[in-house]
Amino acid sequence: MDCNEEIPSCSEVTKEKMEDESLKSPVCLIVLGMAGSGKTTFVSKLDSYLKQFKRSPYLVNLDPACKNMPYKPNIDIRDSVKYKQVMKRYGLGPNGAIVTSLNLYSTKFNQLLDLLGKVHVENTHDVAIIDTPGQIEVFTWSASGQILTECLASTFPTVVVYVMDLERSTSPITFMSNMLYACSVLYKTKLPFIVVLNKSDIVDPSYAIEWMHDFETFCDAIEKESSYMSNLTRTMALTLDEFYSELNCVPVSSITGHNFDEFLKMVDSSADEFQKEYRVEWEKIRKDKLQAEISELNNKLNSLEVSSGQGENVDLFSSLSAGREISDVYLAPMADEMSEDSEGEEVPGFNLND
Ligand SMILES: Nc1nc2c(ncn2[C@@H]2O[C@H](COP(=O)(O)OP(=O)(O)OP(=O)(O)O)[C@@H](O)[C@H]2O)c(=O)[nH]1
Repeated sequence: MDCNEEIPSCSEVTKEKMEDESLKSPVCLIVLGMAGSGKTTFVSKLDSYLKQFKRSPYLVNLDPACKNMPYKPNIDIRDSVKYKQVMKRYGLGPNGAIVTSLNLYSTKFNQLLDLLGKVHVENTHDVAIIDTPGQIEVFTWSASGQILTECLASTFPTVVVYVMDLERSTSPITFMSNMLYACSVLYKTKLPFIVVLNKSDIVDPSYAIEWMHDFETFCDAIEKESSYMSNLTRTMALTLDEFYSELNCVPVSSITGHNFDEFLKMVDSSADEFQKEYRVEWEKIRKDKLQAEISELNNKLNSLEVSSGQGENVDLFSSLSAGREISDVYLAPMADEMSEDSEGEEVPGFNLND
């Protein structure tokens, strides 16, 4: 990857084509969740479920460490970045290498957006599903995760799908921690949000639904916990009341496909909600950023004029279009530097399997 590569934003071609249209597709689903919650299985089942109805989702895998991929992604980060080689080359552990791989890949987000723009223009897929890395924080708290979320949401209707493992949340304290995480992601992303209570084929989801809607039942469950955490959990539960009241939540099984029809209804209403309540705000964010870029470019040009003839160096890449400081984002060395040996080697371009 070239460090001077195009900064991540939707290309002018895509923007122009879509400028005057009421942008309704593809609806982008960003699938997040704790490690092992069932994100990949969920994406795979959703893919086969939609295909039954002759709907073919556009699939994007952003998990560089995924070993067994049960679906065929249209775009796969693993075709561009080899995370094990990133580990070796930069002396990183598995999690550090996953973060770095995603950051390296962020220079390709503009291409990803262009491909989604093509999907929109040619009307080939009405849904795009983005599967994220196993460790949730790699996406939710990284610069590259934020850049991609912003790029998607300022261009397409975008919904966050938070996959929660019912089997591992039966303790009220674990349940509360998971819900607090979901809540923090909701406030951070500022997007329509669906909580998928996964693995309902092995655990009855009614406990989770009851805990969300009946504070007393949740308190009774905490009473049974001897942990000192129970007091804190009770206080937290009160503060989450508002979060629960607005929350779209659906129990599903990613093995059997149970309740996927309900999930898809929620996706439709969330996409409508995006158009009515979020779109204006995200368009404003996009325009403000564009404006900021133009002003910065003007400043650079002015300083170039002032310093012309003096041979002064001017840094033309001090900021990113998505409003991030360049220091926030790790940029790969030049391609030929990377290919000196095979470590950290990248393959240019996307693999389009459709
Ligand atoms: N019974 C049951 N098992 C499930 C369900 N969804 C996922 N699993 C199992 O849960 C395990 C983890 O599923 P994955 O899809 O790999 O989870 P993930 O969140 O993508 O995992 P990482 O990306 O590695 O964090 C696998 O053994 C799946 O077969 C479900 O709805 N029911």
